[in-house]
Amino acid sequence: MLKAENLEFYYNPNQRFNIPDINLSPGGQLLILGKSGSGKTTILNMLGGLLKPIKGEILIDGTSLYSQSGAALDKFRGRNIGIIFQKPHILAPLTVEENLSLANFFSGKRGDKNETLLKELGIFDKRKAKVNTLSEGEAQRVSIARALANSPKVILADEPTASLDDENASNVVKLLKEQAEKFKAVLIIVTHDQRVKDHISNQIIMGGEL
Ligand SMILES: Nc1ncnc2c1ncn2[C@@H]1O[C@H](COP(=O)(O)OP(=O)(O)OP(=O)(O)O)[C@@H](O)[C@H]1O
Repeated sequence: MLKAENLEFYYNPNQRFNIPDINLSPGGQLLILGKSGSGKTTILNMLGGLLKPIKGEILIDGTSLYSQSGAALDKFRGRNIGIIFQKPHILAPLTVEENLSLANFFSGKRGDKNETLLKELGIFDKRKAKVNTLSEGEAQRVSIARALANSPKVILADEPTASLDDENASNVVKLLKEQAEKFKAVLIIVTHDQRVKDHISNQIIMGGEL
C-alpha cells in the first residue's frame, strides 16, 4: 500500500538525513519518533507529495508518487492523501463545514460523509461556526476532519498532539486510529511527544543527519 524505498534528501549536502525504508499494508500504522530537527517533518512532506526526494521512490497503491507532477500530483494527493499539519491548515474565516466542502471540491470527491465525520469527531454542533472562533482542540479536530473528508488511503499527521493537554492528546490519537482502521487507511504519525508512544507499537526513530 505505502512503500518508501532508498529515500535520500538534504537541504544542503553537509546535512543529509538518514531516512529509513517504510512498507505498510492497508490499515498499517507507524509512529516516526525523533528529536527536534531530526527531519520528521521533512520525511512527512516527502510521503505527502509535497517535497520530492533527491533519490528513492515512494509508492502508494502501486503508483509512484513523484512520477507525477504539477496538477496530476495535486489531484492524486487530494484524492489519496490526508495530511494533518503541525499548525492547523484550515481557513479561519470559513465555517467548519465550508472547510470540509472545500476539501471535497479540490479533490473532486463527494462529501457524503462529512456529517458523520463531524459527529464522530465531536464538532457537529460547531459546523456553522467560523474556525477562528474555535478552541485550539476544536480547530485541531476540524483539521483532522478536513484531512479525512476525502477518505484518503494514506493519513499523515505531523505532531498532531503538540498543543493539546493530556486528555485531548489521547483523544486525538484514538480518533486518528479509529478513522484509519475504519477505512483501512495507512496512518503515519510523526512526533516527539512521548505520550503518543503507547498508542502505536510499530515505531521507527529518525536518527538525524548521517
Ligand atoms: N526549507 C528548508 N531549508 C533548509 N533547511 C531546512 C528546511 N526545512 C527544514 N530544514 C532543516 O532541516 C532539519 C530538519 O527539519 P524538520 O522540520 O524536518 O525537523 P523535525 O524533526 O520535524 O523538527 P521539529 O520536531 O522541531 O518539528 C532542521 O535542521 C531544519 O532547520
